[in-house]
Order: sequence, then C-alpha cells, then structure tokens
Amino acid sequence: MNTGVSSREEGHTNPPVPPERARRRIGIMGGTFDPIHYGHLLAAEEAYSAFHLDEVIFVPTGLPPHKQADRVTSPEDRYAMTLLATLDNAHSRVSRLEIERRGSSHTVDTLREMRHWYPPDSVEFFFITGLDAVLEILSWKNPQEVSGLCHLVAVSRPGYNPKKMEDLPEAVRRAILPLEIPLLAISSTEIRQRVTQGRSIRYLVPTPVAQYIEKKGLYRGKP
Ligand SMILES: Nc1ncnc2c1ncn2[C@@H]1O[C@H](COP(=O)(O)OP(=O)(O)OP(=O)(O)O)[C@@H](O)[C@H]1O
Ligand SMILES: O=C(O)c1ccc[n+]([C@@H]2O[C@H](COP(=O)([O-])O)[C@@H](O)[C@H]2O)c1
Repeated sequence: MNTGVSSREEGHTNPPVPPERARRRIGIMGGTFDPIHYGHLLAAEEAYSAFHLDEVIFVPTGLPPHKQADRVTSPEDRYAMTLLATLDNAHSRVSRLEIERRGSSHTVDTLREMRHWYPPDSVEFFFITGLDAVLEILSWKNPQEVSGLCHLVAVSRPGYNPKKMEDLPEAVRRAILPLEIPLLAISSTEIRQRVTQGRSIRYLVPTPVAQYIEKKGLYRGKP
C-alpha cells in the first residue's frame, strides 16, 4: 500500500505514483453508420492510439443533417450494428444520445450535451471525422462553436486532399488535428450497393454486422 511515507522511512522502494491525468480525453466517433464498416472502426482506433484517448464513444446519428431521411436505415438498426461492431473493444462504447434526440442530429448539440456528463473542465473531446466530413464543416450548424468545444481529428480518406483544410477559416483550422491512417477505400454506399447486387461484404464489415444485415434483409432493395 502506498502510505505516502517516503520509501527510505519504510525501508523499501515504493513504486512511483503516476502523475494525475489532468483531464479525461474522450473520442467521439459520429456517423450515420449505414452500415458501420472497417473504415469507421480503423479511424476510431487510430485516433484512440495517436491521441492517448481514454475511450471512444460511437454516436450514431438520429436524423443525419446532410442525408435524405427516407433513404437512411432506421436508427435502431444502425445502433444495433454499431453495438455489434464494437462489442469486442473494451475502450469503445455506443451512445443513444442522437437517436433519442428529436430533429436533426447536429454535432454542436451533442457536444453541448455531453459536456454536462462530466464535471466542469474535467474532459477534453476529440471529435473524429473523415477528411471529407471536415472539409464540409462550414455547412454544419455553428461550426465555430463546434471548433471551440472539441479537437477535430481529421483522418485521411482516399480521394480527399488534406491541403484543402488550409482553405478553412483560422478559427476552425486551430481545432483540427490531422491524422494519417492506412487508407481504406470503403464506404457505406458501396456496402449497400454490394448487398443490393448480391455481392459479398465479407472483410468490409465485421462478421456480426454482415450477419445482422443478412438476417434483417437490409439493403436488398435499395442502392
Ligand atoms: N473509409 C473511411 N476512412 C476514413 N474515414 C471514414 C471512412 N468512411 C467513413 N469515414 C468517416 O466516418 C464518419 C461517418 O461516416 P458515414 O457513416 O457517413 O460513412 P460513409 O461511408 O461516408 O457513408 P456513405 O457512403 O453512406 O456516405 C465520417 O466522418 C466519415 O468521413
Ligand atoms: O452538426 C451538423 O450540422 C452536422 C452536419 C453534417 C454532419 N455532421 C456530423 O458529422 C458526422 C459524420 O456525418 P455523416 O453524415 O458523414 O455520417 C456525424 O456525427 C454527423 O452528425 C454534423
């Protein structure tokens, strides 16, 4: 037991007391996840390691602001697939925050709400997005406030040029942490198309997600 008494007085060497971590570092991986795939999972895991995060919270959107609501799979199915994909990862969890909130799922509202889950100034948020999403951030609700509430981890994604981030306003750029990850040219669109065409999605999504899609008959009739 560490009594706080120095090792010399106790006659043996105490292990060094690790310095207190000032603030918890929480990754937030937001997405429509229709369905979740290895591109999402790799982005979250790479951010977890690169920024020494304590955990990553996956937040499936309720109503994705920039996607046509009637073409998106039900929030409950997307939530279930996100859970299945992350169950084997002890530092990941999935939040129902956005799927239980009414109206469009805006990141600023999520960050404002999540701040109140923790004591004031005890947490730092790392919102994890693909480069494609970060380059669109000026079309989000209150992008400058978003940039003030979190670090924006911009992970590389095939087909998007990181130099384009230089065109964003300084207030947003300040919040961005670019992160190069192994490029995976996987998108949910392509997975949906493959299922519709009866092609394999093995090795693009975790097996339990592929099984869920099959069992529920998702994407069979829509590209
Ligand atoms: N292959 C990938 N590599 C890196 N980031 C990705 C990848 N796929 C998606 N992301 C990022 O994950 C987040 C959630 O993405 P989303 O759920 O919209 O998936 P998507 O594959 O882009 O979907 P869709 O094809 O339906 O538009 C976004 O920030 C997106 O940029
Ligand atoms: O806040 C906004 O207005 C906003 C607009 C577009 C996208 N986002 C968020 O960006 C994340 C990726 O979105 P998407 O549509 O690529 O799945 C997801 O968490 C969305 O809620 C947020």
